[in-house]
This record gives sequence, structure tokens and C-alpha cells, in this order.
Amino acid sequence: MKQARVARVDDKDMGTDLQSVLITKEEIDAKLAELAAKIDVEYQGKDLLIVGVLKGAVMVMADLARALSTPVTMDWMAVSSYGAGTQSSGVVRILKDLDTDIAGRDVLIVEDIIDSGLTLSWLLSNLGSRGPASLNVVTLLRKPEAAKVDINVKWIGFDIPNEFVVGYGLDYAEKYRNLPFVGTLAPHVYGG
Ligand SMILES: O=P(O)(O)OC[C@H]1O[C@H](OP(=O)(O)OP(=O)(O)O)[C@H](O)[C@@H]1O
Ligand code: HPA
Repeated sequence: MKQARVARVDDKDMGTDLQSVLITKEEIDAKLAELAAKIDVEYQGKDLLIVGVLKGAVMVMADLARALSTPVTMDWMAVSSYGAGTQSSGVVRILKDLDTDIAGRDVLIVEDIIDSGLTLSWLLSNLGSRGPASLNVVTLLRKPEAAKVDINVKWIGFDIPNEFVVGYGLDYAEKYRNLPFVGTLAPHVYGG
């Protein structure tokens, strides 16, 4: 199994940057279908607004939205708490705010990853203060061992180890977002 996965990384012509594939495209697709079915049940008959957190959540938004049967409207917020490195600065900046007034709306935040939880904790308090009818979160990935704050997350795709991951929207220094799977990088990429 491990051998096949490494071979696949080589097939993607990613050179020696990648160390391993943690979650395959097939596993992601299956998980998003599972999450979409639960979200459909929760929001049946409601006017759902899904909010993607740029840039990392682009892939999850695109694939989850298409897996949903519920009609949705989509909006985007861009915040940043990570610079070029692998540690959250803890300081969240709004780079792009919502175009939508969410007062009275059923809002679902779509995230790629919850790491320290600082970004989401800030987002929940910021969006919560705008008076939505409901505010929930779906994330593809979560690192339970990295949590610095306690957050209520309704739908979680995969709990993963406390390692820096890339792919499927997730970057290291803006690279690797377009990998169709989630993987880890070889130490030399970080200068190790
Ligand atoms: O739980 P945390 O430790 O706060 O980390 C999670 C956040 O970090 C990433 O965004 P990032 O700030 O790297 O911006 P990006 O999505 O544009 O890559 C990710 O998309 C989450 O929004
Ligand atoms: O593990 C990660 N990889 C990429 N971006 C991230 N933002 C928070 N954690 C991560």
C-alpha cells in the first residue's frame, strides 16, 4: 500500500517534495459525499448560504457544493493567519469580507483545515456577531492535537496527526494547492 502511494506521488511529477499521501482523492470524494448527505438533511427546505474561507477551502467548496442536493448560495471570505511558514501567527486579518448580509440567514462555514483553531474561533465570533439565524461549520480536516481553543464544529471529514499537510487547497508558501490528494512534504522542503 505504502509503495503504491509513493509511486503515485512520483506519477504526479512532484519530484522529491512530497513525503507521503495521507488521504487519497477517492477517500476525499467519498467523505464529501457522506458529509453532503448529512448537510442536506440538516438544511432541508432552508435557504442555505455556504461561506468558503479563501484560499484553502476552494477545492472543498467546489466539490462539496456539487455533492449537495440542497440549493445554496455561495460567498467567500478571505482571512489570513499564516504567513509563508507553517505556524499560525494567531493574528487574523480580513483580506476580503463577505458580499452578503448574513443577518437572519442560515450560514455554513466551509473550511479545509482546523489546526490551532484560532482562525475559525475568530471567524465564528465575527460572523456570529452579524446575527445569522444559524451558524455551523464543516471542515475537511482537523488536527485535534494542535487545538489551542475549543470550537464547536458540526461536521468533520478527517482527524489527522499534527503534521503540516498540503494539497487539495492546502499550501506551503502558496505551492501544492492543486494536488488532488492531501499529503505531507519531505523535510528538505522546509529547509530540514
Ligand atoms: O486553525 P488554524 O491554525 O487557524 O489554521 C487554519 C487556517 O489556516 C489556513 O488558512 P491560511 O491562513 O493558511 O490561508 P490560506 O487558506 O489562504 O492558505 C486554513 O485554510 C485555515 O483557514
Ligand atoms: O497543515 C497545514 N497545511 C497547510 N495550511 C495550513 N493551515 C493550517 N494548517 C495547515
